Amino acid sequence: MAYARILIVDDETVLSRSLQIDLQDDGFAVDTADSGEAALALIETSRPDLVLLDLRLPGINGIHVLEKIRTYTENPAVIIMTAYGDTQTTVEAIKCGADDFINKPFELRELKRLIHKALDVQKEKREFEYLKYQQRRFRRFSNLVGESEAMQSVFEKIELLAEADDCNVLILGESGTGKDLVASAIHYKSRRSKSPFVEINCTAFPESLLESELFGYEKGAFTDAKARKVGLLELGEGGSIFLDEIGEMALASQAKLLMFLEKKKFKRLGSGKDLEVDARIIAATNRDLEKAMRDRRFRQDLYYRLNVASLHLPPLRQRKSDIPLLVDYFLKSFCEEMGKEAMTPSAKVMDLFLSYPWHGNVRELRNVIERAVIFSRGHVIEIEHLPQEMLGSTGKTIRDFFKATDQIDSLPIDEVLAEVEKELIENALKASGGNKSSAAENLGISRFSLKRRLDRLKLDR
Ligand SMILES: Nc1ncnc2c1ncn2[C@@H]1O[C@H](COP(=O)(O)OP(=O)(O)OP(=O)(O)O)[C@@H](O)[C@H]1O
Repeated sequence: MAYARILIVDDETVLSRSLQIDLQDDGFAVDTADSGEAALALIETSRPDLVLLDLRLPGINGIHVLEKIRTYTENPAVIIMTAYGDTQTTVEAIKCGADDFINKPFELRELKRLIHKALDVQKEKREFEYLKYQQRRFRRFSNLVGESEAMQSVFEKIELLAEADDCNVLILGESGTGKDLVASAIHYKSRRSKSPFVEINCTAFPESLLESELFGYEKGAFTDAKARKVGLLELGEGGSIFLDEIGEMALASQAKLLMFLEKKKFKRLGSGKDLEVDARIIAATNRDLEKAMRDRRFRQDLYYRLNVASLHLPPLRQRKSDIPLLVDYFLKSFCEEMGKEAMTPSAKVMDLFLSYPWHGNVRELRNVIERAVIFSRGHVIEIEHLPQEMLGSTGKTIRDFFKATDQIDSLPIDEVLAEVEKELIENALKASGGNKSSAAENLGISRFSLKRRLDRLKLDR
């Protein structure tokens, strides 16, 4: 554990001082205390990762110190330093939750070995705690709202996939359609719900780092591998691993993942030993994987492995009947969160919501509502509480533009069509984060055709 802090509790000050110097030389931050009282006061302030505790102390004895430590939320590892023949007290200390013990006088090398071992275990425990915290967070937010036929069929599929909790799942859908939420719903409705739901965004790490995050590594596997690292796959034992944006995973990592899917076994980097993990893979992507396969950016065999059970989340513009319910849901939650009184959208706002193309899907709707709740003082969300981009440069959407037939009548048709084409292309590019292939795909045209239109409309700057 990098920069670990150690507290030495011993009334033999010569011993603790020399230990302190030795451990500091190894890069640890080290404090000392010569009594139980001093130790407890220091633990509150310096929050050590590990305590080296002598049992025979003046005042409060070691066992009492240990009992007190175990009541703290920041729970450091504890190694007992004990005199030969103190077996009874040592057993008592282990029962009280000491992680290890060493008999005095000891070899420094042996003590250091125990320290590293205890710190490794401590680190793993903290990682599990973090996962549990994430799990609680997810459960709180795993509310999926929708009443359209499309969403009813998604809910049905979630139930079925939760039951079939050994098969891997592939969730497809544009960005912001709720793939994260669906993945966590599948996990929490399944038999695996008491075990971790581990989320990894494949774009969050460079290629080599993603592998070490997923599979872990042994000490010395590469230059920076100073200590063993348990991979996220192992942390997900019994639970589900959510691989978000799997379409972006490098080919080498895809090969390793495929091996894991086939054998349920993998090796930590730098280790020859197979590790077995029972974890279900739930993968998601907003990419067209079939196209990625044709472009040789995604392995066919991995696709077929994952695609056994797939679920497609339709874009919000294809399930507009969900919009009123979602608006109501987000308005309620943001008003509550910000301590504001209940709000409703004006009729004009709701009309606009129903006609707007929502290329950023539910995420965009959620953000628009959050902003409107912040900016509105009254009980009604009005057009002026919405972002300018939603209204278009003329303050109107394309649909409004078409509705105003008198305006269209007075304009040359090419100009009107170019305006519409421009807006659709700009929206698609915005939704795809500037990615032309994916924008072209969403517009139902080839990349080449998009390029030609960008040139013609002078949009490609
Ligand atoms: N059906 C829904 N009901 C309630 N909230 C939803 C729904 N769908 C999406 N959301 C909300 O929209 C936001 C985006 O959802 P999520 O992150 O699950 O989308 P995603 O498809 O995984 O996006 P990306 O591909 O960008 O990762 C989140 O805040 C989520 O809570």
